[in-house]
Amino acid sequence: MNYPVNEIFETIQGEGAKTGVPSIFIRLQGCPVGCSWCDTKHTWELNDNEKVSVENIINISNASSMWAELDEISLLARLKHYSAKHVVITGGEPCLYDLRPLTETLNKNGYTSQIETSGTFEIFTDNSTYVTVSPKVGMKGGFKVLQSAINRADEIKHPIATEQHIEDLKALLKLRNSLDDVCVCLQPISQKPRATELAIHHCIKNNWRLSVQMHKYLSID
Ligand SMILES: C[S@@+](CC[C@H](N)C(=O)[O-])C[C@H]1O[C@@H](n2cnc3c(N)ncnc32)[C@H](O)[C@@H]1O
Ligand SMILES: Nc1nc2[nH]cc(C(=O)O)c2c(=O)[nH]1
Ligand code: SF4
Ligand SMILES: [Mg+2]
Repeated sequence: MNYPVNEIFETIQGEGAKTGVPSIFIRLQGCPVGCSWCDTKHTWELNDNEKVSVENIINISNASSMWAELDEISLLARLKHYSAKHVVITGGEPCLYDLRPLTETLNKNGYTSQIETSGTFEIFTDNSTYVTVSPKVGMKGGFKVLQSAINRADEIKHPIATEQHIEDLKALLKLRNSLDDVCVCLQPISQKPRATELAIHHCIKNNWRLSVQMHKYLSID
């Protein structure tokens, strides 16, 4: 299966319950969801005239909408240049694509896999993949969060800036059969104190986890 890859880089997972885990990120190109506060808008458009060779998307320092086409075997070969054994597949919206060939290949070759998804597209991945759903409610693209995504999630990491986001999350959690086997996190959509204070307040009140995008505070990728 060929995937449009925006970048491959190694860093520390900065979000969710796996914050602090050394990880290789595979960022896929393309997303129609349209979150106004998205911090990777350069991954939204998948344009044929921006297709480049793989050397141009490895460890790049700037945000670019260029992408290279790699299948799961080529991606596996690229990972050998790194030390981390945890692979985070993100985007853009990675669940635009069938991630089973990639995640099955990774898991057969000694890597653990994680997906970062908005929950607005069906999730096709290996059963062992750790799935982080960051629900996108009421965005410009008009996509709905799928119940199947909420039920497949190992982690539900909700972006927060207003009280409405808490109500949105509580409504989505009602779709889930059980809350005993999912980690619920709140992630402020800016580093402004107000959004973070609101997140802290509701994490304490609801016994949810705080996810602050540690990498932005450390100025790392
Ligand atoms: C760039 S998205 C890509 C994966 C997928 N499209 C999604 O939204 O989950 C990766 C993560 O970054 C989060 N994110 C994007 N922009 C953000 C921002 N400005 N503040 C906080 N989190 C943000 C998303 O909620 C998601 O958890
Ligand atoms: N360090 C680091 N951690 C991350 N966790 C999720 C990310 C993403 O953009 O999907 C991300 C990212 O871009 N950098
Ligand atoms: S779904 Fe993810 S990649 Fe797409 S716009 Fe929203 S935050 Fe950005
Ligand atoms: Mg990011």
